[in-house]
Amino acid sequence: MSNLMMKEMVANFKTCVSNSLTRNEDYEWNVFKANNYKTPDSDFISKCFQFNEFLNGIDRTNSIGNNYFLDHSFVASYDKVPTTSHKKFEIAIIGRSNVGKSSLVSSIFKGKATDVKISKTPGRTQTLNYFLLKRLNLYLVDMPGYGFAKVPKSLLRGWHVLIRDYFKHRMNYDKYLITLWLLDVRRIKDFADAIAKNPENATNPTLGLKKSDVEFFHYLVKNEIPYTIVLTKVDKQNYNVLGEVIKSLRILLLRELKELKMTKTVNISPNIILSSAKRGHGIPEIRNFIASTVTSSLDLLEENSKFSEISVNEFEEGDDTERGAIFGGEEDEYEEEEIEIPQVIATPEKKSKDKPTKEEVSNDDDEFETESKQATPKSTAPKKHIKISTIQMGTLTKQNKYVQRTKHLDDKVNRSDKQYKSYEDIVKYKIREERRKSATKK
Ligand SMILES: Nc1nc2c(ncn2[C@@H]2O[C@H](COP(=O)(O)OP(=O)(O)OP(=O)(O)O)[C@@H](O)[C@H]2O)c(=O)[nH]1
Ligand SMILES: [Mg+2]
Repeated sequence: MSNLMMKEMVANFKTCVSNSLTRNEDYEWNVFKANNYKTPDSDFISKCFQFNEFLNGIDRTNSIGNNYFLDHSFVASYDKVPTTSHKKFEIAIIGRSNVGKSSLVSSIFKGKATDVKISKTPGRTQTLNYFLLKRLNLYLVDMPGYGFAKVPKSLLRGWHVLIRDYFKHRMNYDKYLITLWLLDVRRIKDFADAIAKNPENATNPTLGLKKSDVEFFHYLVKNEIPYTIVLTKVDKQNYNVLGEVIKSLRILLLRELKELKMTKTVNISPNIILSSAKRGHGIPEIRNFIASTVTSSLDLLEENSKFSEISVNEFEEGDDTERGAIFGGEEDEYEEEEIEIPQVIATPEKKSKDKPTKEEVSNDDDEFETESKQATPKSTAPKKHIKISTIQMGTLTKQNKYVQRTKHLDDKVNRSDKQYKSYEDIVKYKIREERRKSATKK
């Protein structure tokens, strides 16, 4: 079989192959570990998976994205936008105060993120906090929130200017900017409930997003800033409602776009990722999303290496004429709690073992023995690890090994005939299966 034909086969059957596999064991195991071996609500997790994958096509099986997040370091806090002489990617984490920005940042990082400050009082993050992710050579920026915060109005206004200046400045480098716009899932759920009560509520402008969110959304759209929506705190919802939540969110966005009477082509169907910093839902997907966006722009990354680090002394003053408008907002009606951020790990740390030993387990949680016996399905334990290139691919079952190999082929790393053969085998198998299916249909 020629290489070209093989490539086509890969393209045609990749989706087919991967769709037919059970793909959440790796993740579930890690959440399980991250929860100190307490049983996670696996139904909920798999529902989040389905949504995240369906909505964004993000591959959550492999741990490539996760492995890029091993090393982070705090760079600096800025109360004015630094004029960047670098051309690194920046991931801007933005949303209302208290929406869970810092918590998300903290859970995206692997390893203890003691330098990220989280609080149930809105207004905790007051500066642009830059973190460097060394392996991806990018900055993650935890921003102050807009909307309501328990601080003097003048301070809040200062943040709004800071946020606006940030985007204004970064837009010059828009191909290096990834904006994660965070929304509290409860807000969208409330809107979904209102629509369920009376469908006419869908067009009621007093229902839906808070004024500050609407204004920020308009700001994103008017300035053509690409964004990905991250719904936070999904642990606060029953998973049964998530489908309605996504639908209602789309209704909300369309409604606002109609309001804006945009003539330009705008993205009405942004990625929407469901997440919970408390439970670790959606975190591998966010990591994969960031990693794949950044690594697919290798030419940009190479260019990056020519630029120096951020200089702390260089600031750009904002344009005073644009400082009038701020993102206004009312107080949130939701109660917050202090959460423990689990470390969402993709690759089990004990690489040579299939299961944690008794000692490891009892160090973490005394209840493990009984809980795990009752509630951990056999399949959640990692069975085998293989090493591909320099990337530890994590837990592999017999089946999803093929997916990893497909990935391997796509990445054109260390191809060997043996792996080719295996992949060819599965492609052939799939063709046979398809034929068999269509024959039985007839
Ligand atoms: N249940 C739950 N609570 C969360 C989650 N993420 C954050 N919180 C809580 O929400 C509150 C606000 O979290 P932060 O991460 O400080 O929010 P922020 O958006 O950074 O807030 P500011 O810095 O004030 O703008 C805290 O009490 C967190 O414990 C989550 O996924 N689930
Ligand atoms: Mg914060």
